[in-house]
Amino acid sequence: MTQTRAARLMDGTALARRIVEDTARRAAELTERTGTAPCLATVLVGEDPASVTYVRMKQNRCRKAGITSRHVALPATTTTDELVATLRELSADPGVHGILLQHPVGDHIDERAAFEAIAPEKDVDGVTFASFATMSFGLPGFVSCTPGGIVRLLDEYGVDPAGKRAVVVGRSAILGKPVGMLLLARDATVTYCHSRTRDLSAAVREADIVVAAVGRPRLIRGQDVKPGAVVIDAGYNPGNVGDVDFDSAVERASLITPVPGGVGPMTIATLLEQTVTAAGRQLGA
Ligand SMILES: Nc1nc(=O)c2c([nH]1)NC[C@@H]1CN(c3ccc(C(=O)N[C@@H](CCC(=O)O)C(=O)O)cc3)C=[N+]21
Repeated sequence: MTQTRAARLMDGTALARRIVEDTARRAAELTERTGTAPCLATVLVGEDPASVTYVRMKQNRCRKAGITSRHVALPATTTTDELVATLRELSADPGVHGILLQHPVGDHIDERAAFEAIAPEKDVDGVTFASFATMSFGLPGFVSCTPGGIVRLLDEYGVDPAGKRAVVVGRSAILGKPVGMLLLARDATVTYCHSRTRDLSAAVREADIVVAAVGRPRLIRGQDVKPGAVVIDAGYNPGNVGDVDFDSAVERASLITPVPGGVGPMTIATLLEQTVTAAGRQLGA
């Protein structure tokens, strides 16, 4: 029998707590100095139960950090034009410092057009073309929250992407694509895999860093994890199930994120942190 040793867990809950504490201190200081608390606008189209829950989590976390949130709930029948108009109003409203449009918005809406109606200086969720460009070039700007949280976790655990083979499974606009760009900006050799990839297992087996971000429960199995690889599970599926088969992957990886308690809390911490940064700039502080 071969002896196996389980991976170390990357504790997103603990790191996120420290980031949120620091963010709360910055928010309090800003409020004291300017008389205005940072404000995040959350926009939700429709009433998908999972989306309602995620948005509520973000609002609760804002409240605890001294960030005001303003919620805009729109009916599922909202058109692209109506959503764009709402986002333009929030973009022009000096009382709002950051804007989050919860994804997904429904198939009849042009989500890209909606994202582009968010003013870049308020794009604390990192979803606009402007933010994608700064992420891709490794320039300062707002990062997509889950990708930004992932890179922060890698830093915290001493994983330097430079020269490593990173395999990103998934290519969505606010998760797969930008996380690959952030890793490329950190000098990783990045491969994107997606629904048309012919041999996913073969690609994953080459990876020093695997980022699973497709929304397919337990797609990535331990047998495809290179021994010693770093495994990041960014999948969110119903029932808090990730894209990685944790029990088998933990036996091969050197570091692995749990679900829950890994990438999820880091996503929200990044959102709050960027909201306070945006507010600071807009309030001239
Ligand atoms: N514009 C936009 N930006 C997003 O960042 C965005 C989005 N749309 N749409 C939906 C996904 C999903 N998402 C999560 C955030 C936190 C947890 C999270 O904190 N999860 C906890 C578990 C939560 C629980 O206990 O129920 C954890 O993993 O430990 C999960 C998922 C952000 N998203």
